[in-house]
Amino acid sequence: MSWFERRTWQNPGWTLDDIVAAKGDRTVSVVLPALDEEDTVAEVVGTVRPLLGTVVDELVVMDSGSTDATAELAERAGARVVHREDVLPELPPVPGKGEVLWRSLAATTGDVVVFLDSDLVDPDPAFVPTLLGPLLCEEGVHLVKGFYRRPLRLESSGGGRVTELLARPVLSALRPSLSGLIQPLGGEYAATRDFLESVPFAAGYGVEIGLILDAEARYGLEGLAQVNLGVRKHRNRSLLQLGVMARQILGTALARCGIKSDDPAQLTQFAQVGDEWLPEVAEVSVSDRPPMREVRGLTES
Ligand SMILES: O=c1ccn([C@@H]2O[C@H](COP(=O)(O)OP(=O)(O)O[C@H]3O[C@H](CO)[C@@H](O)[C@H](O)[C@H]3O)[C@@H](O)[C@H]2O)c(=O)[nH]1
Ligand SMILES: O=C(O)[C@H](O)COP(=O)(O)O
Repeated sequence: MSWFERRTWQNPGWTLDDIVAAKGDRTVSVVLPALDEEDTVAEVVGTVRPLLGTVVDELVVMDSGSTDATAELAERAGARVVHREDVLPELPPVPGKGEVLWRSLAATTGDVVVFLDSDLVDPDPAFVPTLLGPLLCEEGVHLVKGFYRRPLRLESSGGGRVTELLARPVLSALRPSLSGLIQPLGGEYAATRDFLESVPFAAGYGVEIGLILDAEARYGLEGLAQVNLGVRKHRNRSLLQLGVMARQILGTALARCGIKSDDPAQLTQFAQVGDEWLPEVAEVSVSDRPPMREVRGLTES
């Protein structure tokens, strides 16, 4: 039987009672990274809040420097809001999603951490318990990725452009053993704190590809699993925004596979101004944060 057959749950059937029973005395933190997500964050929080006290022990929105009403709405919906400078104040924050996921390890205590993006549209309350299924009910699993159908704007599928055009081809070239992952970049995943605190975090959008490469390096493929979450809709970004994201992801993937590239990288994109196409150079950081375990050692000594 292949890894895909052993570690993919196509029709997960765990009930909430199964999850609570399997959880035993372990604790679960749910973390939502958020940068200016006032349109969606409250609804995502609202899908997790009813699980507090049973499946979930703490629910945190990690604010990534929002200037809109994200923090206020998240708090009103029932989350604890942590601003990125509230934790590890001796280390000034750098921009990026990976930065707030990394800081969330210092802001939470769960033995297991579940990450959910906060730009989800019509989020499904089953996401968190389903992600926990393989982690709590199976031996040896440290990282569980969700997979799903991905609508693109008004189409019922076709989403996941960076996933299909960059991430999965890059894995197939550099780490083909990970080709069975359906959504390597998905923002909905669960992991053990043991694993998360033992590896570096890319500070930007490279965080997901970095984590799956590091999980395989640490535990072998058997440490990873994936589970069907149904459908996932989110705010679709422009191609130019995705270009910057893709460069960041590529930088992290290359670094984890021992191939050096510039940091910061310079990405030239082109914009049409009147009749002309003009270059715009974006500086793309591909830096990492060190394993949280090392940081704790330094800050606590
Ligand atoms: O500096 C940032 C950027 C993003 N986010 C949050 O991170 C989540 C995902 O960001 P988004 O810009 O919406 O990324 P996507 O276009 O959804 O990109 C996909 O691919 C990324 C790279 O792997 C993953 O990080 C995402 O989870 C995944 O959905 C959202 O809740 C954002 O608010 C931050 O907290 N800080
Ligand atoms: O995961 C991805 O590939 C990116 O977030 C882009 O997703 P989209 O094509 O659904 O906007």
